[in-house]
Amino acid sequence: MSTLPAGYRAVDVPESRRDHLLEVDTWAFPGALTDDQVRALPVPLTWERTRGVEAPDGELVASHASYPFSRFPVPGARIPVSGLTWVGVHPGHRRRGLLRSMITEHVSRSLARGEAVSALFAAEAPIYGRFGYGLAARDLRLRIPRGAALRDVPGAEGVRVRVERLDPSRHGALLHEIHGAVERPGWATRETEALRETFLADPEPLRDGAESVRVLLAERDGRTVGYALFRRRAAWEVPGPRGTVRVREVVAPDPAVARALWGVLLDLDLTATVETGMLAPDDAITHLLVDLRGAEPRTTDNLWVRVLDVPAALAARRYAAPVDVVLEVTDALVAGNQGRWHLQGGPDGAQVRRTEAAPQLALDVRELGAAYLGGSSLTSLAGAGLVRELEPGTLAPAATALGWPDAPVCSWVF
Ligand SMILES: CC(=O)SCCNC(=O)CCNC(=O)[C@H](O)C(C)(C)COP(=O)(O)OP(=O)(O)OC[C@H]1O[C@@H](n2cnc3c(N)ncnc32)[C@H](O)[C@@H]1OP(=O)(O)O
Repeated sequence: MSTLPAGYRAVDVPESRRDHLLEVDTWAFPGALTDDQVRALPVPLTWERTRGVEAPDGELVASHASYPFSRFPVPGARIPVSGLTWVGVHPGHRRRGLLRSMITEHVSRSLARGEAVSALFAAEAPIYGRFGYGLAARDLRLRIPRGAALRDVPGAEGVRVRVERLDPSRHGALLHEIHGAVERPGWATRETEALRETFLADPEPLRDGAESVRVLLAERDGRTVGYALFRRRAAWEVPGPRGTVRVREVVAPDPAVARALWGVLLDLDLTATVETGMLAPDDAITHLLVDLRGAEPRTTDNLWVRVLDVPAALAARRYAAPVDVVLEVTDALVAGNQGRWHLQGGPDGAQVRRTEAAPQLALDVRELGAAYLGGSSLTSLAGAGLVRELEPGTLAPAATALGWPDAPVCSWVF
């Protein structure tokens, strides 16, 4: 059931075709690196899940792959999620339906593996909504002036912070363990060895004038309990040094550790600004800062989520409050998701079954994806006309149940 134009062919991309894949990728994502530099970069793909499209002359002209997130955090649970990635079409073959065909294939292959949900980072925000991906998580970026005042947190003085050069062989396992212990919807961990290696690789051509990655290790009672990854970029201006601290990731299990790590990041010599990585919109730093506005907060899209199997996905997560609602779902791509679903559940679990009962809320599978991690409320989607309340009084309780106390976010781009 290929929807490819005549003569094009969907193929596996094994590791032996790595160079062909990199050729497609560098056509799709232009960059300043030389071919040799590109070839020297680590590739984090799981090759069995890497696919491509060949043009009639046999040249690889498009690619897509997925990461096997086997323990992807969703509200109250961890489930298998297919992380769509490395989507690219050679500019000479674009707008002929190659992406559409690759998405169709991604959906069917993910479903065949028992993955009820797919998630991705979008290179351009308008691409994926048409395929049923909803904006499920946002992230916050800050530009914090050096020395910005932070509120005191009892116990922060008991946290010792060491600063070291990042050494994957020494720090990797520890950082992975701390990162993986975070319970927040969307907080994907770098589950495969290839993902872990690539994340910590720090290739020189990608440093953009900054130093190599440094790590802050937060220790309490002799144990490392949190960390921050960052690099500094020096700038000398007439009034004096104006360096930037680029923060990649801050992982703190409690407020004292967060206060200790940010306290160090905000007071590095010769710097003037601290630029954060992708923070959860409700990250502790938003309350630790006395002057949040002074940190120029900006939010943008983070994860996009596609519910591939409506009953399986809805039954797999937990709900913030009891829920008992009949949803009328439309899905232009996966016929099996269409129709009425009775969702009953709460904080301990849920069940979902087909029903003929009168629908109470109507929505597209895209909006279900947007709400799935608890980050976009059904009421806000209804405010844009994307969820319709067919039976008055049913929207607010369902929105409360599908919400979640912690805003979803993924701290790294996959
Ligand atoms: C998860 C990730 O990996 S994100 C990375 C995505 N990759 C990139 O952005 C790299 C650069 N871009 C590309 O490689 C390609 O242009 C792609 C992959 C975005 C699109 O590939 P194409 O084969 O041209 O898409 P295709 O022809 O199947 O188009 C399908 C639909 O999406 C639309 N579309 C495609 N790209 C875009 C875009 N960038 N913005 C808005 N709409 C788009 C098309 O207009 C078409 O719409 P229609 O169904 O209404 O006719």
